[in-house]
Amino acid sequence: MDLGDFSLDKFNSEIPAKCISIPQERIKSSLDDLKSLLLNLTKQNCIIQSDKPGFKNILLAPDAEIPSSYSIYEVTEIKVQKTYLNYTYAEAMRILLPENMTIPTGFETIGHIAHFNLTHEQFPYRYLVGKVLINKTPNIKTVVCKVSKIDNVFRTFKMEIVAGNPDCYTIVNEGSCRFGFDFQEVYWNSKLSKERDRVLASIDPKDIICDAFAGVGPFALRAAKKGCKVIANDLNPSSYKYLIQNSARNKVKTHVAGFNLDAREFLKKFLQTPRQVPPTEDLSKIQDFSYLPSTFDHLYMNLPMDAIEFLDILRGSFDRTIWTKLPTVHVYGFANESNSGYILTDRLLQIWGPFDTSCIQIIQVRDVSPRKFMYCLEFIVPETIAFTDEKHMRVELQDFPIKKQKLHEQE
Ligand SMILES: C[S@@+](CC[C@H](N)C(=O)[O-])C[C@H]1O[C@@H](n2cnc3c(N)ncnc32)[C@H](O)[C@@H]1O
Repeated sequence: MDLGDFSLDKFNSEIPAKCISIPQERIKSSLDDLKSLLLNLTKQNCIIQSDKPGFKNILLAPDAEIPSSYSIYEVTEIKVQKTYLNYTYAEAMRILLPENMTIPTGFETIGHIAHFNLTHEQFPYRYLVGKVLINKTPNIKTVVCKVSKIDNVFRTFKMEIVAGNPDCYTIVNEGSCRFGFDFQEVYWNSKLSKERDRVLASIDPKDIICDAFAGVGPFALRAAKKGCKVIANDLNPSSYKYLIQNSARNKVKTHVAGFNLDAREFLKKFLQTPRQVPPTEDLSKIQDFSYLPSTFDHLYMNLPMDAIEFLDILRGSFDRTIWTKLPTVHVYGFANESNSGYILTDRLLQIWGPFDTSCIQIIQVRDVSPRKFMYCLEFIVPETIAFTDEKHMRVELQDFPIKKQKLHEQE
């Protein structure tokens, strides 16, 4: 086993143990009964062969107090060879890393890939971390480390493959869908799956969904799987490619129209293009906005960095004769403190001008870091904003100087 500069010798030791001989058919229940007394090895390694036919040995800690119900079985004191194979990932790392260093354990799993975000102090040990994790975790085949912050429009980051198979094309299960994508090319965050569950629970299978920042489709395609018709868009050509592939993979192709546009252009075209009647049934065939359904029920906008900035496009863009029911918006944003989602509402007031903000529900989704929180603002587009023919309510955008607040730091 290759551990780079580190020798496996340091893992080899002889440790004392009690060895109890148990009939083979009782091994499983005995392992449960004696769980707290087992020798400090993996459970599997605590069972060894016995010379006695029909028996197996269970290894217990040298000071184990064997319960009286087990006094009928033979117990001997032995020495056991402990090797690298008997160590867990954390135990092995404790031996390999400097004494005071925190063992990197908080990795994210994306299919067969483990993604570490190591501290400056841990970073020089990344190859070692990767090799040991692959040795010890059967489903992990590739280990990557983040080497730059998320600093581009596609919300991807530079990563180094530190161990294992260099192929970063992976498959992730979420809900009843499977998503395939190259983790180096697109955004993916499994930590948002619960949030997607929450929003999906609020939508009806008959609803039409518009996902303006769809990525490879975790929300859009799960909605399609529920029976919804979905219009999904992403600016990243790779995300768009996997979105289309994944709609076929999940057998929801006819329910999904995909676009590869800037969200502003996408929303503008959706809202302004006159429609052919009737709209095309098989959405996968649609490349022209004029064949799309003319309204949607939910607008999902998961680009917390600045999705709110795209909402100006909604102001005065709805045709009253078409939109008999205005859509619910689910828009994400970051703020610097806990319970500070109202900052995002303030920003919307700057963008739209005065409107009754009591329609907005603010949900704190998760803490991204100690000083960065993700929020979801949910509301039905107010009539006074949607329809510009409400002249008495209408306030020109330029009347409200837009001052873009620094709502968050870079990830
Ligand atoms: C935070 S990710 C969310 C993706 C997806 N909803 C998910 O949860 O996995 C934001 C997505 O918005 C896309 N994006 C960024 N700027 C965009 C823009 N101006 N128009 C459309 N999509 C954009 C990125 O490529 C990325 O896939």
